[in-house]
Amino acid sequence: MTDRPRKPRSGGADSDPLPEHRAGFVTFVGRPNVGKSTLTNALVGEKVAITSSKPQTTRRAIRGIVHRASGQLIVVDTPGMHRPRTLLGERLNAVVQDTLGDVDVIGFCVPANEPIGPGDRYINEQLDSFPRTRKVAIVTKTDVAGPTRVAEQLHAVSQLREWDEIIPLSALTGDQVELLADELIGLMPVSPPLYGEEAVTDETEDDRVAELIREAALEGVSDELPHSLAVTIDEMAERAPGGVIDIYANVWVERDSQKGIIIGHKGSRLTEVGTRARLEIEKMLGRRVFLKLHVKVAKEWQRDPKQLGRLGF
Ligand SMILES: Nc1nc2c(ncn2[C@@H]2O[C@H](COP(=O)(O)OP(=O)(O)OP(=O)(O)O)[C@@H](O)[C@H]2O)c(=O)[nH]1
Repeated sequence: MTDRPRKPRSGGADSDPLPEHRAGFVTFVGRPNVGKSTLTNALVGEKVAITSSKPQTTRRAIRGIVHRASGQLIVVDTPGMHRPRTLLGERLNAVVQDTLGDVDVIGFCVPANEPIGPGDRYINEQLDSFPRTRKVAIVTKTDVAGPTRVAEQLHAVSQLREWDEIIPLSALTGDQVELLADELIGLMPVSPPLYGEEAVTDETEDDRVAELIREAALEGVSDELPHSLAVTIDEMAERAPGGVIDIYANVWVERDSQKGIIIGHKGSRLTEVGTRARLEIEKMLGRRVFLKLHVKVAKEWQRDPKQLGRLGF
């Protein structure tokens, strides 16, 4: 965090010749769907943020923790910045503002394959409110743009402001992701590690399981439904020591008609969602899982403070 006391850089003849360990917080901002969650996962080396081809599906500040010999990065994943239309939208924007005020480095993401537009400019302008925070521009998805296009985008991005670094990369192929990790660590304050070596996130296991279920449920649904989806975990317990883990979860929607969409013909869609989610959860937990999903309706929950609280926002 910016106000954390920083140790001075060591210097002088008898100083430690090893490079100093650095640690701090970074967040990626950018329009919905530019690849922020995918980048977080690529840096962490494990799925800590759900990704989806549906825009604006990241809802909470998830911390992914990146460990390297030279330092540690705590990646705070934020919802996309956008003009709020619902109470949920307002809360999400407040999360973004709080997060940006509190990190050492902001990574501004634009995809290589789309021209810089008003949405990008709006977000870039918001960054003026954080003059002391280091700012890195990241040109994402270089795997789907040719070298000329990437070069043009690098130039366009360089016109937006003075960046501490500008890095093109592909989170999908991993190209230049390590370079970004190195550069980000270099911009962090000198600090001992802030999290233990094993930690990849500080989200609870329940939250991660709920997010994996939400990700599975988002796959293949139509445009208005994504924002209406929330997942809560009722119970998660092992059947016997070291045995199958039973998970009972609720998938919340806002309307009866959406309930039908999620469940599908004779439950076919819900079965698919359950299978997809279960496989991801098993991967994460390293254990066999029995997953039971219930679809429930919480009318207009995005606009209702009480419901939002219940669903964890
Ligand atoms: N080709 C390609 N696709 C990518 C890359 N990174 C992300 N994507 C795809 O772009 C889509 C959006 O990725 P996300 O990581 O969910 O984007 P996001 O910016 O976190 O999106 P929000 O949660 O909506 O803010 C997904 O379909 C990803 O698979 C990349 O490097 N190359």
